[in-house]
Amino acid sequence: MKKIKVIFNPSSGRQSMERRVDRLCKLLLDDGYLISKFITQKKDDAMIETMKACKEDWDIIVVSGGDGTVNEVAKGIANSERKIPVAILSSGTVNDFANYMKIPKNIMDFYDMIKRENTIDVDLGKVNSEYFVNVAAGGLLTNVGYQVLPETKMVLGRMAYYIEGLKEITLQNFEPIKLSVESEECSLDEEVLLFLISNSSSIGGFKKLAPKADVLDGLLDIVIVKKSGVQDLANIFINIFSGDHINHPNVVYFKSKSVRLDTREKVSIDIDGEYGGKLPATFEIVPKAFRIIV
Ligand SMILES: Nc1ncnc2c1ncn2[C@@H]1O[C@H](COP(=O)(O)OP(=O)(O)OP(=O)(O)O)[C@@H](O)[C@H]1O
Repeated sequence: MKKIKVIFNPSSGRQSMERRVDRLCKLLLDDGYLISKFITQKKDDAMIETMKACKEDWDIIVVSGGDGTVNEVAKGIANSERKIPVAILSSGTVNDFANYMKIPKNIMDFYDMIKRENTIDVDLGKVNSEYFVNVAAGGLLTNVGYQVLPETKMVLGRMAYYIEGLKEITLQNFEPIKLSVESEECSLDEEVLLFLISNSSSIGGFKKLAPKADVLDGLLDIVIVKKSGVQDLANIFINIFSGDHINHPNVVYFKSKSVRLDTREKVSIDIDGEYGGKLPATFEIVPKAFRIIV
């Protein structure tokens, strides 16, 4: 009999999610799986429960939450010796990672996916002791994730992010950061507006922000937007939807296994949409660290 630990964040995304989780649990129970449902209450609960499940004899983790909850589960797996495969039932506002991986949202399709037990090992990004499934970022636009009010998220869903993003562009007076970038492939000292160190290509609901990113390539994709005027910035922003922004002269784009970012200024890092400490920091790829069911 297979044992599945279901980790559910009730605060992620839309509230009808618990019914969907319970429907999935019933399907799996009827099929002879042993199920235990764990409901998170606060930050780090999902990570701690994941580490416990890795120590015990659970066969699969199903995580229902947004990117922040998936991040905690990935971090729990990365900090454990035994790597349990994880199935991601997305229920957040944006769900970049689950969308990028094309994981089914429909409960019957999701149940079929679990039964097939087809797994792949994807890379994780690492910065200091933190891990990221999608992206670590800083500068303009990166406050968006944790600044959207929960009420706004509930009503507007994904649109809330775009609206906040545009608000940020108009509110900020584009204060650039004096940043030093050190890696094997690229070194520069520049005034920059935004940096993204990405594992997957989908960030903040923008599917092609790091258009060549691949969670299987053992590399991080680095996107840096240099200091720009409003005109250039508008041009870059419009082209984000097609991925053509990387060809703009004010955008630096490269791949690397590791990159060091240094600055004298106080710059926060956003990790998968949550606050993740400050620069300076070294960002690295951890190849094939996260086994997911697809
Ligand atoms: N019961 C709870 N009530 C409130 N917050 C919680 C609870 N359980 C966990 N959390 C917090 O929720 C965070 C993760 O939220 P998550 O990102 O999964 O949802 P979301 O913000 O709706 O999704 P997305 O990031 O895709 O928009 C965790 O880091 C933790 O701090």
